[in-house]
Amino acid sequence: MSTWTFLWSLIRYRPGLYIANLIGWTLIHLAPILPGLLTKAFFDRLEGTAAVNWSVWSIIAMLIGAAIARIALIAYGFVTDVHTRFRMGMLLRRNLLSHVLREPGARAIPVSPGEAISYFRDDVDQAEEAASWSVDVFGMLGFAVVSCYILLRIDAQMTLLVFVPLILVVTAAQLATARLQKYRAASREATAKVTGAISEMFANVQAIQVAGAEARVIERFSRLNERRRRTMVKDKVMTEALDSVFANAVNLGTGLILLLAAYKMREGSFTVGDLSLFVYYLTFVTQLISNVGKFIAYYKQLTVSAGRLASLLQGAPAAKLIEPNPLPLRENAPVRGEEAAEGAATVVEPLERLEVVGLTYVYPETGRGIRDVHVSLTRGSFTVITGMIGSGKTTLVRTLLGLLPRQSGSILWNGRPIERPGDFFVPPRSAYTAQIPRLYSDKLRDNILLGYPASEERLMQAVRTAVLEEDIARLQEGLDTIIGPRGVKLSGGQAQRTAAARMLVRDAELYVFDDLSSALDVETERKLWEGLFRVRADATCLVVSHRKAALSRADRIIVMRDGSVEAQGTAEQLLAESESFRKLWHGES
Ligand SMILES: Nc1ncnc2c1ncn2[C@@H]1O[C@H](COP(=O)(O)OP(=O)(O)OP(=O)(O)O)[C@@H](O)[C@H]1O
Repeated sequence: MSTWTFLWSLIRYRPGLYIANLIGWTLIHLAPILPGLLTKAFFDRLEGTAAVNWSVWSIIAMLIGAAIARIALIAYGFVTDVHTRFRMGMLLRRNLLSHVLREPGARAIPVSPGEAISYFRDDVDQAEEAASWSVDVFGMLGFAVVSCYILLRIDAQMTLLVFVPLILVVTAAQLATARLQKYRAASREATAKVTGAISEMFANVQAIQVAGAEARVIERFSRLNERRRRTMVKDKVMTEALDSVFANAVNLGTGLILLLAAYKMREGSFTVGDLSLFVYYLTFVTQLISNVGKFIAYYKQLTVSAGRLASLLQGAPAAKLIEPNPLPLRENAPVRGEEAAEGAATVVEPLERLEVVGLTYVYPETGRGIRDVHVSLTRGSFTVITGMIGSGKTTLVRTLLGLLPRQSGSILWNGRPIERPGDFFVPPRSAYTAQIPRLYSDKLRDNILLGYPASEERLMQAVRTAVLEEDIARLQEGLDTIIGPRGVKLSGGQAQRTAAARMLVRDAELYVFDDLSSALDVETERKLWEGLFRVRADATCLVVSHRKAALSRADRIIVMRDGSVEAQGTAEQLLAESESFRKLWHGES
């Protein structure tokens, strides 16, 4: 999509508001013409050469009136500008967010969260800025045409002698801003690297210390800072130089006008009023050139920003970004037909049988993943997925739950195919504990509930089943303990059991645990499975594990190897039939 189409679609999103804004800013830019003419009339009146017969006081009153009118116009312009640009920005953010929320959870954004935030914030701002500046162009050009006409009529020679060199100087300076953009981008990037390094250092103090890597980390940090210093100096020197050209252009222009005017006034062909008009318009003409330049720069930056925003869509058409949609996400989520039936998890058809047929997902980056996997679970069964490291266990679970976009195969819930597993496999149909728990800097209680309206009794039951009760008793504030950023105040096992409690507090037909045992001792894991079966006798469980505590309890074990199912059966059958399984089983002991 071209930058122009992108900008035009943004403009057309709220045409009424845009036109109101356009009218406001055109009038604001045209408004200085009037005080210029009044100032001329004032001095001409004092000199006695005025063409009109207004008194000095009435001219002063008109000047005050013009100033008040311009203030009122500017106030109006800011209101319309804020309304227009924020709506455009919110449309972009809304469409982006809506797309990200509909992407499979494990691949929702193609960049780091920090970068995604900067796209949402800075690139959307850039688009707003370009759209907002587009309204100024008309008013500024209008002012240029009218003021040139007036000045040319007063004194064509002087107009050309003053304004042509001025326009050339300012335009040349403006062209240099292309270089400024380059330096600005480089300095921003260098700053982002320094900030990133600081946040990495703070997050990994322990890892740096145990690896004895302080000196190297500091040396790398110094290098990043040195690069930042160099790019910043270039950026600042360029910015200051250009600013001084713009500031001095007005002074130079005034000097030129004074020199020429003195000569012409002696001849009697130029009045004091003419002089005041030339000086008055000079400032606006200089501003105008630099503002048109600014708009061109914003327009160029918009090309980059639109490209970055489109990259967040991961291949979906860029037109999605500017699709006209009502701004609130919740009320207008596209829920239709089959999607609505699948997505609305209020009426749950009890799980009798879950089938996975020919499921395939291969990571484009590595060519690894799962291929043609067939699995079947029945109500109340306990199925364990096992296999060597990297054999595809997590990928299978994530593709089944719609956290990764399957490339082929189908998933059937009681024989009915599920089109959008990401929307379907949510509580109360299914609940999931990921291999690496995601916790927040909040109370332990809130980390478990995540806003779910469970009773205290239900919460305590989930805590007990997740074998977290004793740990909570040892915490000073119990369930109300704040667990620090990413749950740093908890041990690995506590964090995993907190995630398990988060899952268990929710009603679900299907519970999916991804390698819960990696941070649990054998005894705690045994207690967890026992507790789960005590409170949820008919729960269907799909568990990734290579622990005997899980394997010996399994109704069916699925052995994965290189992304495919190598063998399936009970522990007894597999011990007799599968060499890989025997290795896994004995490997543990
Ligand atoms: N985000 C990713 N991008 C690219 N390749 C990946 C990604 N995640 C996993 N893989 C690859 O896919 C394969 C299967 O990984 P997966 O995490 O499913 O294995 P696993 O059996 O769950 O391993 P583990 O026991 O270590 O958790 C591995 O070879 C891995 O290198």
